[in-house]
Amino acid sequence: MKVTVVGAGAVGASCAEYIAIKDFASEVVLLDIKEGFAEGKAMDLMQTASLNGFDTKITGVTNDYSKTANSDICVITSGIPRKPGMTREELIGINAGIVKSVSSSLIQHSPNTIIIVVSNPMDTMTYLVHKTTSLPKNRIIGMGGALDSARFKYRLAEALGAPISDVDGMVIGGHSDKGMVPLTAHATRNSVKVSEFLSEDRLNQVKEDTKVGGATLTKLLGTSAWYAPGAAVSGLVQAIACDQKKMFPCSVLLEGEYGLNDLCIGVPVILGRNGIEKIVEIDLSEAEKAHMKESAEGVSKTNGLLEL
Ligand SMILES: NC(=O)c1ccc[n+]([C@@H]2O[C@H](COP(=O)([O-])OP(=O)(O)OC[C@H]3O[C@@H](n4cnc5c(N)ncnc54)[C@H](O)[C@@H]3O)[C@@H](O)[C@H]2O)c1
Ligand SMILES: O=C(O)C[C@H](O)C(=O)O
Repeated sequence: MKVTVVGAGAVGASCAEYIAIKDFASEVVLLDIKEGFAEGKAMDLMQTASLNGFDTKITGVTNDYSKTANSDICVITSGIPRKPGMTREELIGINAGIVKSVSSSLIQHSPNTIIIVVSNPMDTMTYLVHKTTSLPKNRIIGMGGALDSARFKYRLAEALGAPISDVDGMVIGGHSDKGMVPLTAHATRNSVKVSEFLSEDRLNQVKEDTKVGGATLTKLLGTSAWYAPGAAVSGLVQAIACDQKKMFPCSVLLEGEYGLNDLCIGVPVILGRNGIEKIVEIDLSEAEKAHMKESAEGVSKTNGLLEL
């Protein structure tokens, strides 16, 4: 199993590290445009192999796509992160050009690959990869919901005073401060609805804290987060590589599902060796449907800024 990660920055390196530590891939290629940067990150990570006990071979290359040839999975993290006070959507001007050229280069060398898009604004960048590569929809996956759901579970556990392992929950919708749809009515503690333990006000607070999860970290760190994003990507890569048939909310091209068309947005999917093996349609309340519709309108508006 060969995995390429484009962008050896904070998220790309963290993702490579988690993939290596989980030890399911034979090879990870890190590629960056900055001379020597990916080579340095790869060497540093390889020097953790004996300490962390993995056999995955990590190599780094400066913009040489021939070294990514025949990758089973490619992850795109190249692009700029936001600074405090910015929205993810403001990154489109720089990141669209980067994601377009990177995705074209990747499929020239790995025509059968599955692409995971991380660069922001992620839902729009995922849509752009569809338009650029014309790969089948099962092979283009945007990562946002897996991370947002992890943050939702963190906030739920905090509110419940419970261990995170007691909690289950999911966030669908757009990966944006306003567009996320945390499914509070579906969230559980050991299969008991969390609404049995938390007031409506407290649940609304959890919801709002989840939606601004990325912005909160960006304010604290001065740039956006990388540990949980890297771990979330590695979870998706592992589900595909190991044909796990696990369910994650991912940004995928919708063609009528959830009443939506011609956009990529977060919905639950089953991930296996073929990438997206199924889009799962769940019953949403009227409020959740309305929130999802509003979220989709936001994503479509950002898509409208793309020069296609
Ligand atoms: N979808 C998500 O959930 C999620 C989570 C975290 C970050 N992100 C996004 O991921 C992106 C990366 O964030 P980061 O914190 O790792 O940023 P970073 O600045 O640390 O790393 C980005 C890397 O991309 C490289 N790069 C730029 N142009 C390139 C090109 N054309 N080819 C190859 N490499 C190129 C840069 O040299 C840099 O090393 C940002 O757009 C950020 O908003 C998304
Ligand atoms: O918040 C960001 O800009 C980065 C990422 O999308 C995140 O949610 O951490």
